[in-house]
Amino acid sequence: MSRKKTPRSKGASAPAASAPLAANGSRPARPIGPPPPARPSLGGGDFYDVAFKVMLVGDSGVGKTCLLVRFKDGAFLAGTFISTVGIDFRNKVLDVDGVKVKLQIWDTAGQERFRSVTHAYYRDAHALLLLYDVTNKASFDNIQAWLTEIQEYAQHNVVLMLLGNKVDSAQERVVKRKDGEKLAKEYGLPFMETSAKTGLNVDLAFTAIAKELKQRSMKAPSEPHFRLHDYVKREGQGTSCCRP
Ligand SMILES: Nc1nc2c(ncn2[C@@H]2O[C@H](COP(=O)(O)OP(=O)(O)OP(=O)(O)O)[C@@H](O)[C@H]2O)c(=O)[nH]1
Ligand SMILES: [Mg+2]
Repeated sequence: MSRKKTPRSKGASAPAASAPLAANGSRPARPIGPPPPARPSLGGGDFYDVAFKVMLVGDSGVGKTCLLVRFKDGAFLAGTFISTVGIDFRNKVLDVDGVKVKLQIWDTAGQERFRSVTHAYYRDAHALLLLYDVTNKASFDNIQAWLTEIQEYAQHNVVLMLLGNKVDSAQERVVKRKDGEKLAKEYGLPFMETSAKTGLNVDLAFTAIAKELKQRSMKAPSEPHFRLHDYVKREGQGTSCCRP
């Protein structure tokens, strides 16, 4: 896999959407105004207008791989927990207001021993989904350490969202929704509770990220401003029926 190291951006906009290289090796200019006709990806066979890299991070066992499988395939990986080794990725193309947005989603290993591998990928990420497990207090307590890591290795304007996963496990829940909300507020992050098992808010989390990235890269002047925080608050399904 070839990867291009980019210097930390100083502007307020998102990192530029990655686009296929031209025959002469140069990268086409970032699209402004209406999107060009959809084009095929390199090797993926899927058609898209803009492409972004999204990374899933968080402690081992919080459900990163399951969240990705739920989003990509609509299935749940029940049974034996197979911890991710290193890093893996899956592509999915979403239609966002008529624009084909390709998300290349990197599923990282949460285990400490793979940390140096995943550090190398942060710099290229346009968005990060940071997960904890609502049935595992340590995974919640570690969020601050993850945020420190993100601050160190990711682009300063990376789109970041906090997700409290496994809300279907109401009996085992040890992190209250309001504690997740409080932490998110403290750091100014959009926040949702999810379940890879039932699919609660999974599509929404990725769609929200895709909408934000699309807007940052190709917003037409006439288009209304998309607000990620508001969208997540408005569209997110609460779990008030099941929380302690
Ligand atoms: N009840 C419930 N279990 C889940 C959910 N998501 C994941 N799990 C379970 O939690 C375990 C860990 O899930 P993974 O997705 O493999 O965890 P991970 O974050 O990818 O872990 P690493 O690859 O080690 O970083 C598995 O046994 C899953 O079946 C969920 O939403 N609800
Ligand atoms: Mg995994």
